[in-house]
Amino acid sequence: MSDTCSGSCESCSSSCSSHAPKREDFLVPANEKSNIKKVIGVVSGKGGVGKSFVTSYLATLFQRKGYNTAILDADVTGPSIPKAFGVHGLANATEEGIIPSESSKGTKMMSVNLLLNSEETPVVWRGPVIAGTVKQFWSEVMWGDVDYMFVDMPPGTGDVPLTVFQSIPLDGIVIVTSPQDLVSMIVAKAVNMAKSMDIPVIGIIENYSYVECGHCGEKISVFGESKVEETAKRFDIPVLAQLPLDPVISKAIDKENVEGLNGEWLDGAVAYIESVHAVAK
Ligand SMILES: Nc1ncnc2c1ncn2[C@@H]1O[C@H](COP(=O)(O)OP(=O)(O)OP(=O)(O)O)[C@@H](O)[C@H]1O
Repeated sequence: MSDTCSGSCESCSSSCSSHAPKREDFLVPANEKSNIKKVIGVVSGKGGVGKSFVTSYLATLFQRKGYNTAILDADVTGPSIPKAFGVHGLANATEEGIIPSESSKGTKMMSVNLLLNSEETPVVWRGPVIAGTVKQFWSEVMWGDVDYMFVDMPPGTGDVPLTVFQSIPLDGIVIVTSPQDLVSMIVAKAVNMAKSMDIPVIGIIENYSYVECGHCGEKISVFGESKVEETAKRFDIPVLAQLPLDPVISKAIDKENVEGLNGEWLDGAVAYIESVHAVAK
């Protein structure tokens, strides 16, 4: 604040800290028919690391524990959430808003694939239109009572994920990575983006960490030795899980049946998220 501050920001041109935009300035109001207790973003530095699988399975595991769960599929150009749950067809709407679709076990979801006449239509929209769509998923979808909402974020740390970070009141983010040399840089970008918006990083989940030999049980690091522990230490965040590359997972997703999986891969991550972001059921 300058010495000559009158307290009236509207008529002032100085760029003092009290004048800087705050996170709340960008947040989009939720739909009146939404009561969402916790919002967890699932982010990745690049595509194809299993972010959508982790999002779907986290929601499934929380649902199994008796929570009301939902997924906002913000990965508008690569939407894969409804298919993982075998959910197809157009979402319904009333004059008051859009009704989220629901999986067979009750996880609510909204995705661009539920609004297009054909799931094979490519989304070739530009950044601001994509970001606008995600904001509408928040403000125009009548989510009802949700304990945990997971947001499958657009991959990377560019313009669109940034807008999503700014528009939706995320309580925390989970970073999904794969084992490779670039992991430290990728995690650094995601951590710094979250930090710049005061969003806590809950932890890192490493996918494709190893393949387990079906005969002797040996764990083979197909993508090289993991550096996730030292990266996590560098940023003072926990490693929530290290998942194997397992055909059971890809088969379940191909069969559109993530809810039929029974692996314990993310049990520790679920318990941790439950403890740091507790909600009453
Ligand atoms: N641990 C795993 N073992 C076997 N297959 C996996 C595993 N994790 C993900 N997959 C498969 O890999 C493919 C890519 O995963 P997914 O769509 O979750 O990645 P993504 O990071 O969300 O990609 P994008 O950014 O392109 O949306 C999917 O077919 C999924 O079923």
